[in-house]
Amino acid sequence: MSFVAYEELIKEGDTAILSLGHGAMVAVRVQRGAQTQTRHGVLRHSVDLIGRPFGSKILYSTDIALITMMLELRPGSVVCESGTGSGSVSHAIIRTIAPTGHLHTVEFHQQRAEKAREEFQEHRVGRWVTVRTQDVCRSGFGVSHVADAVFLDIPSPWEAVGHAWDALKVEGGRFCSFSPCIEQVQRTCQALAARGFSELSTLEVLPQVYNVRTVSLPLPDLGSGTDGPASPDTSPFRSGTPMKEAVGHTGYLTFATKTPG
Ligand SMILES: C[S@@+](CC[C@H](N)C(=O)[O-])C[C@H]1O[C@@H](n2cnc3c(N)ncnc32)[C@H](O)[C@@H]1O
Repeated sequence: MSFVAYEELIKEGDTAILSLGHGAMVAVRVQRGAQTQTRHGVLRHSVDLIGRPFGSKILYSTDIALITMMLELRPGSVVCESGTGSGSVSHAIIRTIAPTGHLHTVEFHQQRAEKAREEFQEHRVGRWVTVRTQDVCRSGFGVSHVADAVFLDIPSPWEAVGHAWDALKVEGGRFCSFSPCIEQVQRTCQALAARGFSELSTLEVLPQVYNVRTVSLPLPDLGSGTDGPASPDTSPFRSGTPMKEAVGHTGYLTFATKTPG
């Protein structure tokens, strides 16, 4: 990495700045196989950093868990996704819908799409995924009326809402869009309502970490009602207290339903 040249993708040997929240930044030297512990969880350099564009936000497993649950994904589901990015969400979707489902994922950045294709083959999940290199807002997902669910992680999801509707099965399906800013959420919700989607809801995952310790406290003397001294019992017990640090915002997840009609 040259500090006087710009590069788009993070590679081994680079120095990456992790922004972990307000006033919390840390520089890491990226190494294949290495891990960095953060208060949000572990970052695996090979999976979470290498091959991603500088400036990427890392989607945490809590968001992915909510996405797969709220999209009602299961083995056999057909899903349309854009953008593919690093393929991190794609891998989670594929693991959920295999062995009988399929993912159609759209990425307009040629190199990123190629890299994702390569990695899907390398990770032996290629048969469950089709990668298309096109602009989802202009050209859609390349399939019509086949999807049980659509997932969008692009800067202007409202421009792809019509294509999401067309990609979903005639009998309906679920929609999710991941956006870091509330203004994006508002525009997406307006487009969803205008297109006829229902059950709109926006959720944000903010995990609360608890500090669990074994503590011993003397029992208060509340008066035993019997003669003799109160018991000096100090039996240890497990205590859980919320950590003071708030876990940072990753994004808003907007869900909606296409109902037949
Ligand atoms: C935030 S990243 C997606 C991250 C992805 N969910 C992951 O797991 O890595 C956004 C991606 O969408 C792609 N993208 C943005 N607008 C697009 C569009 N209109 N059509 C297709 N891809 C688009 C970008 O090139 C970028 O790779």
